[in-house]
Amino acid sequence: MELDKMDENDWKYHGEGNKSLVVSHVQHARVLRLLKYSTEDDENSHKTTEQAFRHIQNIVDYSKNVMKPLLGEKFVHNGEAVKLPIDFVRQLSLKVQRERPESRCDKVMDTFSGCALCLPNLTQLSSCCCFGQHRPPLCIEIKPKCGFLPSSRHVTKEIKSKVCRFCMHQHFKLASGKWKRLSRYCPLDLFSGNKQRMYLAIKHLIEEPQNNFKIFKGGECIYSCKDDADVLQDLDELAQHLRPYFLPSGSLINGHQASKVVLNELIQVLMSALLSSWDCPRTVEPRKTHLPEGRVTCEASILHRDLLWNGNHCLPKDCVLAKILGTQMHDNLDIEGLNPLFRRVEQHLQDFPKERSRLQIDGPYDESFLEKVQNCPAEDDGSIEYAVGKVHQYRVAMTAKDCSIMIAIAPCGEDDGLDQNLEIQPAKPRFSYSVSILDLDPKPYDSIPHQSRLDAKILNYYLRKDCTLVFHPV
Ligand SMILES: O=P(O)(O)O[C@@H]1[C@@H](OP(=O)(O)O)[C@H](OP(=O)(O)O)[C@H](O)[C@H](OP(=O)(O)O)[C@H]1OP(=O)(O)O
Ligand SMILES: Nc1ncnc2c1ncn2[C@@H]1O[C@H](COP(=O)(O)OP(=O)(O)OP(=O)(O)O)[C@@H](O)[C@H]1O
Repeated sequence: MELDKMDENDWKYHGEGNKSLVVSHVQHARVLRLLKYSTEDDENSHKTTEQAFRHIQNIVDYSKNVMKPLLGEKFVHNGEAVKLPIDFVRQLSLKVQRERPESRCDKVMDTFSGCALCLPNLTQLSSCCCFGQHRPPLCIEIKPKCGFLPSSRHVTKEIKSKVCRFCMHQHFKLASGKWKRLSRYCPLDLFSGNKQRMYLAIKHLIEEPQNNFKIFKGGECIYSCKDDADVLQDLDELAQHLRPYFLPSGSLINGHQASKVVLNELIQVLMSALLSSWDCPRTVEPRKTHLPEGRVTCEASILHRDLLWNGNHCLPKDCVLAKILGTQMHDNLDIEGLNPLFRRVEQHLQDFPKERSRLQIDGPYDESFLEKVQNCPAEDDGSIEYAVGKVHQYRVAMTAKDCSIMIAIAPCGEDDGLDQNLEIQPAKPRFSYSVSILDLDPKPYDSIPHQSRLDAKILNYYLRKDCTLVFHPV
């Protein structure tokens, strides 16, 4: 990419979240991730070039030096901070404005600093996968959210050890108007390693994607939550898109039956990708991570108790889900247990402001930061080191609770056109996939009080409404 010859016509709108807007190159498998600012605070909140560059470099350092060692080399692409011509950024901002969903327009793209994060386009395939001539790459994005129930002794409300945060939060989101319908997805089912539970979790993601599920074909988003949230997802339309990948070309099945087969195949492939043990040789039986006893089920999940309590509950050791869950579980005190330690750090910083830098409160995110995360004392010895270690661990866990998984899948084989022969060769893998994790930004130290307030709001709302009585239709 020649930074001095940037042309907005080579880039198009790709997507956005709460903090960044992403554009993709029309020819090369690259994206630019630009910062966003709140319109309310427009005047004051934009950063100078140097501040924005530092902010983006912090994201790169954090992905590379902290999250990559925890999540695995193969899954993480840290990217590179770049400075772009300001004219290019302004033109780009005008160009993408009409593509942006209304629900995200409370923030504007940063057109002041000219800085961005340049990353590989993960919706295009990496070199490990092979594509047929005629079929564009397919990529599925899952934002799985928190996959465990807290077991910390600091938790004050029993419900927190029975119903997961995602399922409780759904009711609060519905009430606040963020979504129009409850999602039946439960992260504990996805992270269970139990095939039946995982199957239903993915099915529920497809039925009500919210911001947890997207599908890209040829780099274009073909399936996600519509801005007009009243509209139910059209699963037959989705199945039409996917049919060439999952049904033999001569297949005669049509209509709902075809949709069922296609979506079933999609779910099977996604489960394989999510459970693949990437660091183990394929011939060796992968080691398993057993999930902690008594914490593997959520009472709000619609699944039958027998299914929840019986059967296999473990994840292959190095699969992407095990890596993410292991990192999320760095939060082992829960926000309730973390709060007093956060206050200890705040008090210490008030007394000794210069300590902020030694304790790496705002970075740098280097090996020494990772060391603080990994070598935090197991017991509270009353020290500031312990408190800071737990705060850092909590922030790492927050990142892992908010990241997304990108699964690029491709039919494979000499002739990757799906023909009937493949159907009778079960030993031959029909798809290859590449799995990546994205959105690994550091969560600000200052956001911890917000986490505490949000936790209380979600909980109070759930208990007040007695949502435990609201059963999902099966
Ligand atoms: O707090 P949560 O669990 O609602 O997560 C926020 C996400 O909401 P979600 O529940 O996934 O719809 C939220 O996602 P949306 O904007 O709702 O798509 C952001 O990812 C937010 O992260 P950040 O503050 O922008 O870095 C997320 O905030 P953090 O808590 O990760 O900072
Ligand atoms: N490297 C990438 N390749 C392809 N698509 C990407 C890439 N990075 C981001 N995207 C797309 O852009 C969207 C927004 O990016 P991202 O999740 O990083 O934004 P965010 O503002 O940090 O999100 P959040 O709301 O979680 O804070 C993603 O959901 C994904 O669809």
